[in-house]
Parts: sequence; structure tokens; C-alpha cells
Amino acid sequence: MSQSRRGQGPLLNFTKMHGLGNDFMVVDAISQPFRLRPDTIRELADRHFGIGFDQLLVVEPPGLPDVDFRYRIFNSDGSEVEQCGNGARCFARFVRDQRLTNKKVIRVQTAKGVIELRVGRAGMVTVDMGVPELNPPAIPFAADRRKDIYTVEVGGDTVELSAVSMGNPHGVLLVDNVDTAPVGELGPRLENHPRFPARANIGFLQVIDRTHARLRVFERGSGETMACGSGACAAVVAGCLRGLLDSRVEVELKGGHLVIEWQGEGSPVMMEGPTASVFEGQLRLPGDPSPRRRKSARQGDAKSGTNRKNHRQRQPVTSRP
Ligand SMILES: N[C@H](CCC[C@H](N)C(=O)O)C(=O)O
Repeated sequence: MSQSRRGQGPLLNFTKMHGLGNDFMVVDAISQPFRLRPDTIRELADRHFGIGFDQLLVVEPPGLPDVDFRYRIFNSDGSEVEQCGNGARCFARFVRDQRLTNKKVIRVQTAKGVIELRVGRAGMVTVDMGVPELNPPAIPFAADRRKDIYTVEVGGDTVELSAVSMGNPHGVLLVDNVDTAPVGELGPRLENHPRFPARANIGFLQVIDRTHARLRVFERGSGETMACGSGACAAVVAGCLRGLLDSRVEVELKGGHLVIEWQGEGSPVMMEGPTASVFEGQLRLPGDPSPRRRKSARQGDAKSGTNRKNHRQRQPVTSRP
């Protein structure tokens, strides 16, 4: 955290967790006030100057009658997103470790719908990731009609990919060998391709046989990660649509294996995998302006709007009242 931003604010308790090396800072925003600006999230995500994580996961009180918690997800670039599969498994373990619930079936509200987390033995968690969305406008992906395989022009090359939403957008390419796939070169170009107006997570899928696959994912807002749960789900959907995979697939990612099941269109994708809790920490957040400065700022605002720039500052991320 930059020297000038060193915290004078409140202490924030957090837990560092991962799902197959896809790592998270997890915050209970029920038992403690939570307020982080996107630029602070970026600083905390830095693996040299901050805590270091792929995503920040926030536990909030439920916003709907039939759910247990609200689940918010922020990429390391500070962007808030709709879904994180590996994070959902860690979320389930976190809320039980923190005694926020003793349920083994936990319903959580995400930005794109409700998902169900089932806690198993030895840190294993199964997630009902919901029904994949294949209609281009809902992904979102620019196409005149829905196809199983799209042709996309990128930087003078033509690639074929499938487009799937698991609540978050994914493009999935078929490759002969993930070890030699152009993840670093094609990943960022497709992540930011204009046909993905909300950007996208880009999966590179190698089919071993009808029940085994290998996958690397260049994630939207975080770059290549050791594993991507929603990416594994999207990749199995894409492989099934292409007639290459059966309904139950073991997906090998850099950080380990997930089991993905999908019975076909209209049915939910089920993901099973491990969770790990690494350490607990405390962080002193950047202080707000001192009461005196804050008062003068208010006066400034009240007086002449001289602090108008303050109104333009991007709103901090705060837990819902
Ligand atoms: N980068 C993703 C969010 C995290 C997804 C991934 N970590 C997972 O396990 O699903 C996005 O912007 O949609």
C-alpha cells in the first residue's frame, strides 16, 4: 500500500484462502464494517506491495428472503463481477469456519442469481453453478444468432471459440495442448475483444478423452490463474456442445482437478472441488480524512464546491446497509 495511503483507519480482519491455487482475500462484512475503494483493492491484490490475491470475496447479509448470504466478488483490477466458482467453494468453508452458519447446504445471492453450496468432507464443496447462458445478448457476446462455435477475427488471426455465461462471460477455445497454447498472447486480446462488451474470461481447452480434459484460463480482470471454477464449467459446456465430452468430466487445471457435471441444455452445471484456508490477518485500512479535514472538506463542499473533485471520486465499495 503506497506510503501516503498507509492506514490510519479501522482494522479489517480477513482470511487468505484458495481453491486449487486460485487465491482469495475473504472478508466478513457482516461482523465488521467494510469499505474499500477499487484502487485500494488493486493495491491489496498486488503480490509485492499488498496481500496478493486473484479475487477479493465479501460476505454480506442476504438481500433476498430465501438465501443465507450475499456473495460479492472483486477481481484484482478492482472490477466487481458476477461469479467466481473457486471462490464459491471457499465462501462456503469460510462462513462455517467463522461460525456465521452451521448449515451444510448454503444458498448465496450473487450479482447474477442464487447458487447453492454443499459442504462435503475434508474441505470438499459442491456448487450448483446454475444453468449456463448461451444466448449471445445474455452472455454478453456480439453475434447475429446463437452458435456452438463462433469465428472471431483477432489481430489479423481468425480463431474459433464458444461463448458461454456462468453468470460471468467466457470464451472457450479448443487447443491440442494447453502447455503450448498461446494463453499469454491470445488471452488478453480476447479478454478485451469488442465482441465481448463486458470483457471475458478466456479458456484454452484440451480434450484428453470424453471424461477428461485439461484447461488453462486467462481470467477477466486478473490474468492467467492457477484455476478458474466458472471457466471449468464453461469449458465443459463448450466441449459437450461440440459433442466431445460426456456429462461428467474431470478437468485438470494448473492447480489441480475439478469434477464438472452437466446433463445438457436447461440443466445446471455442478462443480466439485477442494478448498484451503491459508492464514488469517488484520489490515489497517487507509484512514478517512481527519474530522478537522473532513469538516473543512464539508465546508469546502458546502461553501463553493471547491472539493467538487471529491464528488467525482469513484464511490468506495461498501457493504450494503
Ligand atoms: N475473473 C472472473 C471472476 C473470477 C472467476 C474465477 N476465479 C472462478 O473461479 O470462477 C470474471 O471476471 O468473471
